[in-house]
Amino acid sequence: TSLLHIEELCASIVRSHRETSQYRVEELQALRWKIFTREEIQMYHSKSVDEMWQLCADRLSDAVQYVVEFAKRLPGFRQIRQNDQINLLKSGSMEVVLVRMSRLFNTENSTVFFDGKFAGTEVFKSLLCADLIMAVFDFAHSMSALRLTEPQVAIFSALVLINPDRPGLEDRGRVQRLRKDIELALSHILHRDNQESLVHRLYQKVPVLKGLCSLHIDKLHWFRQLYPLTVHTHFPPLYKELFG
Ligand SMILES: CCS(=O)(=O)c1ccc(CC(=O)Nc2nc(-c3ccccc3)c(C(=O)c3ccccc3CC(C)C)s2)cc1
Repeated sequence: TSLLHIEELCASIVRSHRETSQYRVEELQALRWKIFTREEIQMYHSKSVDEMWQLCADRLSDAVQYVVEFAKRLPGFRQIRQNDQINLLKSGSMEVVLVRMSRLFNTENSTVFFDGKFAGTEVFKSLLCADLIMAVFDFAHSMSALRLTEPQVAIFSALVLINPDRPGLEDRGRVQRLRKDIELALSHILHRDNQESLVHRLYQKVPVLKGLCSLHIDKLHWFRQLYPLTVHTHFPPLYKELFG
């Protein structure tokens, strides 16, 4: 793999991210201080557990759809076996959503962008999974502290998705080769940005992401035991397919 190939790979990953990012950071900067009023928070608190879960599942599956589109535009992803593509998305799409959401986290008032405004943890009280919510907020805080540029977010997202260690991969070798190129792309841009120190701090986030995703799955299974019909009838198919 020549330097030119790596530079082209960088450019195409960054373009795929920009084309599928759902919201751009600069777009949301203007909304940073649009936080929910007491009445609006009251409205979320008056929602039942299953109504709030349904709202979040809808929003989350919107976000996941953009990540699926990002994956499809990643050079080399389409050349991976269909089953392996599904496998990588099943295990990695939530991780990329979490990395992306952290870009829109407002560290000054600890709010995430949700349902049109910026929400603190209290907005999510009706979900009855405070530990998951706290963990997501803590992750968003720690990611924001790295102050990643969009190209760095793009290539880190590709790295998170193209993970040859996922269980059940049929053609692991092909995923490994693509992963190697993406690792070169990440060190290339961090070198260019004179931020080589970021490499190990980014790799340290990978197990944290893994933990967050299993916590999300555990909570979903808890919720599905309480409200099987809601999940079966009202949850988006993509959400069920990827996390169910
Ligand atoms: C991702 C692309 S983006 O352009 O950055 C973008 C695009 C769109 C948005 C708006 C948005 O959908 N925000 C959501 N926020 C949260 C959330 C919720 C609790 C704490 C922290 C953030 C959503 C969730 O449903 C969620 C996310 C992570 C783990 C767990 C959950 C809830 C469980 C019950 C499904 S959806 C935000 C950002």
